[in-house]
Amino acid sequence: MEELARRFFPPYRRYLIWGPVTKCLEVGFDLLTPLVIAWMIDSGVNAGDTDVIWQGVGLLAGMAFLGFGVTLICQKMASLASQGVGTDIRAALIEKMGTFSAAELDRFGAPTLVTRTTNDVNQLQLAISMLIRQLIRWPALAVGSVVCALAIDVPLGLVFCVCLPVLAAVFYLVMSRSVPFFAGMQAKLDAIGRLVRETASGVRPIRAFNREAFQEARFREASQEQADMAVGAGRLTALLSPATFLVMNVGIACVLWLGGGSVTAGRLEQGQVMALIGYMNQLLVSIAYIANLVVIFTRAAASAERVEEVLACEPTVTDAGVCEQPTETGAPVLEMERVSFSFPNAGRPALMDVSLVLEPGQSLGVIGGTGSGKSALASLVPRLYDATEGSVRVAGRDVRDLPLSQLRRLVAFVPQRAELVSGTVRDNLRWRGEDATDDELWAALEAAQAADFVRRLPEGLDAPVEPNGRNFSGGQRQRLTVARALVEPSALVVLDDSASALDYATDAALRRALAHLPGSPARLVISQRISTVSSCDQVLVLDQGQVMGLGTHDELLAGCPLYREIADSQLRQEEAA
Ligand SMILES: Nc1ncnc2c1ncn2[C@@H]1O[C@H](COP(=O)(O)OP(=O)(O)OP(=O)(O)O)[C@@H](O)[C@H]1O
Repeated sequence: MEELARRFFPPYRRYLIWGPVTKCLEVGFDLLTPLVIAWMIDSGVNAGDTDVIWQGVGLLAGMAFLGFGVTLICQKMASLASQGVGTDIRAALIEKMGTFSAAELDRFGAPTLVTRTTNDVNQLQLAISMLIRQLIRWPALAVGSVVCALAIDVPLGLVFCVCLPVLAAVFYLVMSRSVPFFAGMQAKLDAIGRLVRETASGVRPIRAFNREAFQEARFREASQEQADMAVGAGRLTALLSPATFLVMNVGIACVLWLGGGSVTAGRLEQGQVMALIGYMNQLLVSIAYIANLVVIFTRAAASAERVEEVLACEPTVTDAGVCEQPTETGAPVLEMERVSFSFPNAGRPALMDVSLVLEPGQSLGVIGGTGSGKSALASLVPRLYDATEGSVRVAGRDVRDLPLSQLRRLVAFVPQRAELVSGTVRDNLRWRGEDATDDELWAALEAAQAADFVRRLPEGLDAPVEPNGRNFSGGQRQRLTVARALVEPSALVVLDDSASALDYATDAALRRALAHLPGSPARLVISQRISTVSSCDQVLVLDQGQVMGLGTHDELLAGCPLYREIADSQLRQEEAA
């Protein structure tokens, strides 16, 4: 919490100071009210002096009016500070997430990042607003009530002095036991978010496999766990209200009993006893609000911890800076030397001791069964992850020594999952080159075999793309993501199974186009199809993260049993088809 305050409060310091100050004025008016009423009763009503009554009415109206004014000012300051800090925290979270490598994204997971950016920041905004509007008001009103009661009559004021610590003890007991529930509730919300996301994005397979009941049961279980936590916390905090009212009502009874005796003895006026009852009520209301504040701040503390965890997370892939590094002309475009890699928290390595060399303009196919490490290998090139051991070099430089912006210009990467963002086709294509002309976009679409279907769209390049590109077929999405990578020239194009949804003829046309790209970039082509990799200058065969063969198609057919096995089985499938 302190870390967030130190970082995000300074621009809003004036609201955070002047807001509570204006609130203090309001508290002053609240504390004066019972005294004015006591004066009106004792010196006006009981003495039959109507002037005093009218003066009292005027005073009360004036204080109410001024109180209204300062409340409005304080409210405005609270809104400006809480919304401002919340917006700044969200911007910082988004900026931080932008620096995360795939390892950090794996570690947190998307649903919790969404909950932290939305729900947790909302909790913090509420706490800041309460900090300004209520944190001073209610404790000041509680203490002020005790002081005013003591000023009226010391023995009766002592009843207030007993009530306060008893109430504080009740709060401490209840809140110290409910805090763990609030932290748990946020974690359970993450789990619900994850399930909603899975269900929403996987609605088709869920229906196709009749898994609705299973998904529903999981969702019900997660909701029940969250509800149990909330009920546990609610059960404890629900004790607060009756317990405080019990203490306060005993206090009021004592004031009436002792006060009645004092009035009869002529030591106190009736109006003073009424003022004391008024202060007891103010103390009660203050304590009830303080209880609410404790709940809000406890939740906010749990949220602050979750937000701070994201902001404090240092990305494992660090940028080498902004200064472009000279690359070696004539050096291999890609060189891996004894590379091993393990995903964070994974049991066994995804790649073991992989070495390869890809010369400029050449192509390297990578083939292997599912889970053999092909995507892991591809993701090391643009540094989505860093190799655990060994070195990855692009254009003669270790990838860790190249600024990320330079590396990602040298390497055009097409990930396995064809993901588009909402906007237009043009917006999606311009990721590598913001200023790319229409001619350049159409050239990239032609090479990616996507020009035909984009041309058929009524709006062409301005055709809308819905979130996740859901208004395009899987094959169309794949071709658009390939086109996106081809918009600006690069030294190396990495295609991670980017033709899996294409038919054989389109796949072949894509390969031919890639071989004739302007600038002749090298290609790292990952695929499960022999036909896709067989025409590459070299093919790397992976099995469970290990290199089983590296050579031309013919060399591997002759010398790599696994490659021959894959080739035979695919040939048989084609014949059977
Ligand atoms: N984010 C991750 N965290 C932990 N382990 C992972 C992660 N991604 C993949 N793995 C594991 O690493 C191994 C290699 O995965 P990889 O995705 O590289 O395989 P692949 O050859 O590309 O498979 P496919 O052809 O099915 O895409 C697999 O055993 C997989 O279970």
